[in-house]
Amino acid sequence: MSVYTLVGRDELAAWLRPLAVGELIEHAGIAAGMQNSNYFVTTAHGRFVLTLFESIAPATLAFYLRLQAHLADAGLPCPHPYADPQGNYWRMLCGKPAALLSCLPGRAIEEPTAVHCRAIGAALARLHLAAAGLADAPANPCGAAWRQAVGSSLLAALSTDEAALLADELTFQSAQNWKALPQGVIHADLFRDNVLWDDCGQPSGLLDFYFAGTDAWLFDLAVVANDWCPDGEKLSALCGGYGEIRPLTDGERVAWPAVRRAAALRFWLLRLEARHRPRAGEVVTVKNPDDFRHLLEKFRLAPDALPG
Ligand SMILES: Nc1ncnc2c1ncn2[C@@H]1O[C@H](COP(=O)(O)OP(=O)(O)O)[C@@H](O)[C@H]1O
Ligand SMILES: N[C@@H](CCOP(=O)(O)O)C(=O)O
Repeated sequence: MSVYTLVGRDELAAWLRPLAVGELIEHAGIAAGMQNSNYFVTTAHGRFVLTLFESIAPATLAFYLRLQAHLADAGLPCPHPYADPQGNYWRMLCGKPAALLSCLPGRAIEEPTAVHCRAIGAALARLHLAAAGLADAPANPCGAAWRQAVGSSLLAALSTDEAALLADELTFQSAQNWKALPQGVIHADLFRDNVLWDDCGQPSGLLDFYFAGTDAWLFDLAVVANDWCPDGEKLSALCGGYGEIRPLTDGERVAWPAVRRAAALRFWLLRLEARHRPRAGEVVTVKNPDDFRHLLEKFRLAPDALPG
C-alpha cells in the first residue's frame, strides 16, 4: 500500500462539495499502488476513487485527466474524472493536486491465461488508436532521456556486477533510434495490477495513466509483454490480439528485441530508484528490482523475436 498523504474527513467533505457527488460517508486508503496516494471514497451517491498526486506537475496532470476522460468517452474502460462547475478536473487537497474518478468494477488477475493476454493486447491497441490525435500530449516522462539520466545517477549505488550490466545496457540503448517506429500516446505502465477484469473475461478497468506520454507504441507492447507473458504462448496471444486491431510493421519486428530490453531496463531503474531513494510515506510499497534485472539479462543473452 502507498499512502503518502493522509486526508482527514472534514477536509475531504469540504473538497468534495463542488463536485456534487453526495455527502461523504467514508474513505479508506487503497492497498496497492506505488506512486500516488489513493482512497476509495463512498458518498450518498456511490463509490469513487480519490487520487492525490505526489509529484506530477499541474500541466502534465491536466493532460493525464484529459486523456482518461477522452478514452472513457471513446468507450474504453478507463476511469472518468469528475469536474467542478468551472470544468476543473483537479483541485488542491491537503497541499497536493487531487482528482476524483469513477470507481470501475472488476478485479485484477495475477495469473492471466493466453485468453486474457489476447484481450489485453486488443485493448492496448484500441487505447493507442483512440488516444492518437489528442492535442498537446507530452513526451513519455520516462523515455530514453530519463533512462540514461536515472541509470547514470544510480551506477554508484550498485554492486560492481550490477553497475557493469547497467553501464553496458545504457551504452547499447543510447545507440538505438526509434524515430521510424509508429508513435503516439502510450500508457507506459499497463501491468497486471493496473487492469481490472469482469466475470466474462473482458477488461473492465484500464487504470493508472500517470506515466503516459508520447513514445513508440511498440515500447508499450513490450512493457505489457514483460509483465504479462512469461511464455511464448501468452506472448503470441498478446501480439495476436494487438495485431488484429493495429497490425505491427516490419520495422517494429526488427526493433522488438532492443525495445523489449528498454522496457525491462525502464522498470529495473524505477524499482532501483525506489529502493535506493525511498520517499517518506504513511505506507509505501517497494517492488523487487531483481525481477527486471533478471529479465534484462535473459533478453541480452537470448533476444526473442516478435511472434506472428
Ligand atoms: N478508478 C478505479 N476504479 C477501481 N479501482 C481503482 C481505480 N483507481 C485505482 N484503483 C485501485 O487502486 C490501486 C492503485 O491505483 P494506481 O493508480 O495503480 O496507484 P498508483 O498511481 O499509486 O500506482 C489499483 O491497483 C486499483 O486496485
Ligand atoms: N508497475 C511498476 C511500477 C509502477 O507502480 P504502479 O503501482 O504505479 O503501477 C512496477 O511494477 O514496477
